[in-house]
Amino acid sequence: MIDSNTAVTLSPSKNKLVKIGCNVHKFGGSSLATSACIERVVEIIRQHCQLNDIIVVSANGNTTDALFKLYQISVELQEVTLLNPEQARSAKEAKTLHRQLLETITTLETAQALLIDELLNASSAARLKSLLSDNIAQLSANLLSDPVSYENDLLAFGDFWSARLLSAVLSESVCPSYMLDAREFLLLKDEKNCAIDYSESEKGFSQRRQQDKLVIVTGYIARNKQQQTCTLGRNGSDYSATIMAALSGARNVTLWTDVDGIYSADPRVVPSARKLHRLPNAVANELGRLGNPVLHAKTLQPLTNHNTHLHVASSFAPDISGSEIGKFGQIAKQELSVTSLNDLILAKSTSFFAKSGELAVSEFAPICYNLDEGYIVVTQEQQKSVSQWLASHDTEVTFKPVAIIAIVGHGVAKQGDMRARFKRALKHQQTLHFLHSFNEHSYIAILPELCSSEVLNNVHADMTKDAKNIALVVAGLGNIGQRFLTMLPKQIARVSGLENVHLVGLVGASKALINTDGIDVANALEHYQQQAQQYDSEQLLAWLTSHPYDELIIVDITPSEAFSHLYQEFFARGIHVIGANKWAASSSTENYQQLISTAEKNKSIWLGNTTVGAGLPINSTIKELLNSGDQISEISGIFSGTLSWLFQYYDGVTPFSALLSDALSQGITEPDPREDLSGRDVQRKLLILARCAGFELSLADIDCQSLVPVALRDISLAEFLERTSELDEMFLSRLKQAQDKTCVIRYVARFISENDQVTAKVSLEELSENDAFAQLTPCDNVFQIKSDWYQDNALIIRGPGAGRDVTAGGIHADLVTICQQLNHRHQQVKIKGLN
Ligand SMILES: NC(=O)C1=CN([C@@H]2O[C@H](COP(=O)(O)OP(=O)(O)OC[C@H]3O[C@@H](n4cnc5c(N)ncnc54)[C@H](O)[C@@H]3O)[C@@H](O)[C@H]2O)C=CC1
Ligand SMILES: N[C@@H](CC=O)C(=O)O
Repeated sequence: MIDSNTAVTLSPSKNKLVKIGCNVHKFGGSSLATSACIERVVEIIRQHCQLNDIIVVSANGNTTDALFKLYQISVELQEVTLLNPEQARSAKEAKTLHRQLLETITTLETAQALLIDELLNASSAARLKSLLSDNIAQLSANLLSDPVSYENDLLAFGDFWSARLLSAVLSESVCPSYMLDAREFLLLKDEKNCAIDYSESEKGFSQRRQQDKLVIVTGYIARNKQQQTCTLGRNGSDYSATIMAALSGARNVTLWTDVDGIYSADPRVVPSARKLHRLPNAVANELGRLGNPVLHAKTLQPLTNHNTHLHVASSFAPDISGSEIGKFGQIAKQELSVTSLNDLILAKSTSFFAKSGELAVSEFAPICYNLDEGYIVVTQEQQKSVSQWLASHDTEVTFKPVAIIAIVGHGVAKQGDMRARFKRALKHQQTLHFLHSFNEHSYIAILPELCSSEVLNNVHADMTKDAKNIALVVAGLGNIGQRFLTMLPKQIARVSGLENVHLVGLVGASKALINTDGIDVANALEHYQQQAQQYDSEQLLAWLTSHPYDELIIVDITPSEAFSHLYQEFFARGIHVIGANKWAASSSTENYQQLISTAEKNKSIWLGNTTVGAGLPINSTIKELLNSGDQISEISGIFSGTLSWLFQYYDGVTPFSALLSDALSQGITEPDPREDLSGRDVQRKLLILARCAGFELSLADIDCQSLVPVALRDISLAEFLERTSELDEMFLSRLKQAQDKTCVIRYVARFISENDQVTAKVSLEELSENDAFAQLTPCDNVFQIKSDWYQDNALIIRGPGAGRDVTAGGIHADLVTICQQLNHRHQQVKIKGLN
C-alpha cells in the first residue's frame, strides 16, 4: 500500500515500501475514461501497489477509436485530394473531410485537456496542456502529409497521453512516479505475430527503471527493429501487461477492468453465469482462444514459463474478489465454462489433410481443425490469406460460414460423460461436427448458423446446472464436531446439493488448518492433527475475506462465546453461519438485532436449528408457524437433554453425581455441566425460541433457578468435577420431598404471552407422575406450543434433545438447507454499465 506521506519522504535506501517481488497492474480504457474513473484508479494504486510495482495503462476511454477515426478520415481525404484534385466534386468532398478532420482533432484535444484540468493543479495542468498541444500539432502534420506511414504513431498517442496524465496525477497526490513509453524498450522480433525480443526488451527496461518511483508504462505499443512504432493488436494492453510481468519476473498481474472476473459464460448473454474464482493456466488459455470476452488469446502467452498468477478485477468494485489464473489443485480443475464464437469460416480443401494440413495449422493457428476430414475453422479476417495460401498450393477450397460453441474445462474432452452431456444439450440444434481441441481442455461443436443467446443459455444451464462452489469451514472439533466430520464424506456423496461443497478449513481453539485446494474429507482429522498451525482471529478473518469460492459456510460447533463474537465479521463478509453454539442467538437484544440486520444486508444465511432440541425441528417449526400467519402464546417443556436424562434416571439409589459423570461421558452435557445444572443452557434455549416466535426478549427477562450450589459455582471445571458428590444430598432431599407428594422432579421451561404480558422462567418443578412432561425417555426433550392454530390441542414435538448423532445430524440438515438455498440463488454479475 502506498502512503502519500511516507512514500515521498523516505530515502531510497530506507524505503520500506519497496518489496523484493513486484506486481503488475494494468488499467483498461474504461477504467480510465473520465476524471472520476482516474481518481478511482489512483485510489486503487494507493491501496494495492508498492513503489516497485509496474502500472500499465490503456488509452483513456475511447481515445484509440477516435484516433482510428481520424486516421480513416485523413486517408479518405488524401485519396480524394490525390486522385482527382481538379474536380469540383472532390474539392467539395475534400473540404468537408478537412473540416471533419479538424473537428475530430479539436474534440480529441478538448477531451484530453478536460481530463488534465479536472485532475491536476494549475501549473502541472498548464505544463501538460502545452505538451498536448505540441503532440496535436505533430499529429495534425502527420495526418495531412502521409497518414498511412504514420498510422501506428497516431494510434500510439492514446496510451501515451494516458500514461503521462496518470503519472502526473500520481506524482502530485500519491508518490513519485514517471511515465515510460514502451517504444523505448519493447522490441518486436516478429511484427506480424507480435513476438517479443525478450532479451533486448528486458535489457532496455531495466536500464530505464528508476529507483523509488512508480513506473507507468504505455500499453498497446512497441517498436520494431527499424525503430518504428508498432501496435500489439486488439486488447494489446493486456498483452503489454503480461509481457511486463515476464520482463520483470512479477509474481502477479492484475487486469483492472470493468467486469469483476471471468465467468462460466459471457454474463451479458447468460445471466446465470457464475464467476470462476480460480482457473488453471491451460484452461484459461483455451477460454481466451475460444472467445472469452475478458481473456484474449495472446494475453497468457508471455506467462507460459513463469510462475506468475494473473488476476482479473473490477476497478469499479475493487473490494470484490475477482478471478485468478495460475497453478491450482483439483478443485479449480473442476470448473467448467461454455463459450461461443460467431463469424467463423470452415475451409475445406485437400490441402488440409495430413502433412500439408499440419503446415496450414502452423500457418493459421485455426480455432479448430480435423486433418482426417480436411477442414480448418478460422476467423473471417483470415479467409483472404487462407485463399492466397491455397492458391500457392494449387488446390481448391470451399468456404462455409460457421459458428462454434464449446465447453471448456480441465481435460474435459477426455471425459466421455461430459461429451455425451454436451451432445444431449445440443440435441435440438443443428450441428456440423463435434471435435476435441488439440489440448483436450475443450470440446467443440461446429454450428452452421450463429450461436444464439438461447442456445448458449440452454447449454450453460444443462452443463453447469448453475452449480456453485461452496467452501466449508468447521470450527470446534470436539464431541459433536468430530461426529459431524465423520458423517461428512457420506453426506457429500449422497446429497446432490452438496456435490460442490469443499471442506477447506478446520478450526480448533488455538490451531487451524486452512487449505484453499480442499481438505480430504475422508481423513480430515488426521490432516488437522498433522498440519494445523497456530492462528489468531485476525488471520482467520483475513483468509475468510479473500477466499476463492462462490460461497463460504462456517459451522460453529464450539461452545465459545469469543468465537460467537466473530459472527458480525462473518456476516459483514457475506459468510453463512450454521451455529450449534448458543451464544450469538442468545446474546443481548442489541447484538442479536445487529447480527440479524448485518446478515440480511449481506445476504448471509444464519441457521441454528441445533441450538435448541439438538436434531429436533423446533426452531424451524416455530418459524414456519409464524410464516403461516400463526401467533404463538406459549412455549413450554423440557429443553435440556442432560437434565431430562438425569431426572428420568435419578431414583435416589444411584448418587446424582455418578449419573452426572455418566451423562458427561456420553457427550450429552455441555463441556462444563454447570451450564446445564445452572439452568443457563435452558434459559438460553427458551430465549432463542421466544425470539424465533417473534418476541423481543433478553436473558434478564427469563427467571432462572440454578441447581449449582454457591460453593461450586466459581471454581474451575476440574475442581467442580472432583467435588460433584457435594450435589448428592441436595438432590436427594428435593427428590424425597417430591416423592412424598407422589410427584417427580423435572427442570421445566415456561414462556407465556398473555394480553401483551410476557412471563418466562426456567426452574425445577414438582410434577405429577402423569404430567406430559414427566414421562419421557431419558434424554428426550419435549416442546409444547400453544398458538392461534394450536390453542386447545397444543402442538407437541418430542424426541432426543442432546447427543452426538442427533446433534451432528441436525447440523447436517442445516448444511443441506443452506446449500439448497445457495444453489438457487443467482449471482449478481458486476459489469459497469449493466448494474
Ligand atoms: N452435546 C450436545 O448434545 C449438543 C451440543 N450443542 C452445542 O455444540 C457445541 C459443542 O459441543 P461439544 O462438541 O459437546 O463440546 P466439546 O467440548 O466436546 O467440543 C468443543 C470443541 O470446541 C473447541 N473450541 C473451543 N473454543 C474454540 C474456539 N474459539 N475456536 C475453535 N474451537 C474452539 C474445543 O477445543 C473443543 O474441541 C456447544 O456449543 C454445545 O452447546 C448443541 C446441541 C446439542
Ligand atoms: N447440554 C445440552 C446439549 C444440547 O444443547 C443439553 O443437555 O440439552
